[in-house]
Amino acid sequence: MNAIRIEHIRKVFSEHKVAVDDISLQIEEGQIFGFLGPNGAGKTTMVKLLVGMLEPSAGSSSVMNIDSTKDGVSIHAISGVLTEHAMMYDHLTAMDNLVFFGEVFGLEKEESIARGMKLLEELDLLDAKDQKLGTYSTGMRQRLSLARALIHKPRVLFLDEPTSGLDPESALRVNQLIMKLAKQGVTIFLCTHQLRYAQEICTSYGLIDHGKLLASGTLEDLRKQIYDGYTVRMKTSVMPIHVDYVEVEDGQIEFKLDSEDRIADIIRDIVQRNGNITHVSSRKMSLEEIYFALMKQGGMQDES
Ligand SMILES: Nc1ncnc2c1ncn2[C@@H]1O[C@H](COP(=O)(O)OP(=O)(O)OP(=O)(O)O)[C@@H](O)[C@H]1O
Repeated sequence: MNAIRIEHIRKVFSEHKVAVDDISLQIEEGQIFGFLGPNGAGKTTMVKLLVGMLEPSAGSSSVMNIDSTKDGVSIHAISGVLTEHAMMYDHLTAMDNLVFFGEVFGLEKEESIARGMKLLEELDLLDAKDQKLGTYSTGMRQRLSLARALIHKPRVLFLDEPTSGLDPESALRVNQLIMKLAKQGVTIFLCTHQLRYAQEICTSYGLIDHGKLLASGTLEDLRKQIYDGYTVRMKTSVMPIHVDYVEVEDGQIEFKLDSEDRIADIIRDIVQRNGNITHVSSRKMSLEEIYFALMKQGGMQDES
């Protein structure tokens, strides 16, 4: 089932400011969907449209089959939203904050405490549960914001840079929790600029720039749009023939091949010509490379 459906949605703030420009997307339940794009691309605007905080100028969207514009209260009840500026109370303890927000979502106090304990444990905040939020470090506060967003067991979670500012250990805990939630069927809509991070954790992607969706799908789908072959890196004393190589750092060369099968022939040929090979590796295009290629294509289309 599709957890999120977006149909030709558009958001125009003023004559010259089209923040979201005719985007259509479907995201299946249990996906970790990485919504990627530079500053000002339209990511936050899209989240606000989905959770009913903004009215679209055209088109429509739904979350778990609930129309974003018609039933904001129901959307709110099944969604967790983690933004940079999550609202919480500094004078309350971490647990009291969670209980307060649990009650906002209609949870009994005991239920909020039980659920809060579990989330605080998963996010390594149990020892600080009775500490006032005002004494929390930035990283602790960010993890508590995630616990707050999860207190009512949302079916869809909207996250904005969930690990920025976290130390590696805390980031790992957050990522483990995100992946566990997705396995349980929670759909994660994750906005980020961190492409290596996105490639580690996301199962599908949407790339947005200037309000336009440049591409969407799995990493394999995106590769097919740009280049689905291999980039081979080699350090050799004799250069290969019949391949277009470029010199890269550390005296190495790089070239592209449609199939890995050709690598053995190339090595054989170099060895027969008395070449000495000290390094060979091959890889497919990374999300980062695809992203920059798509951004470049999008930019060229804008110029023409
Ligand atoms: N309320 C508003 N009124 C006018 N323009 C707005 C409003 N909200 C957003 N914008 C503009 O819409 C565009 C998209 O903004 P948005 O916040 O959605 O981008 P973003 O991709 O989330 O960026 P970032 O990565 O920096 O958070 C920007 O040019 C922004 O200035």
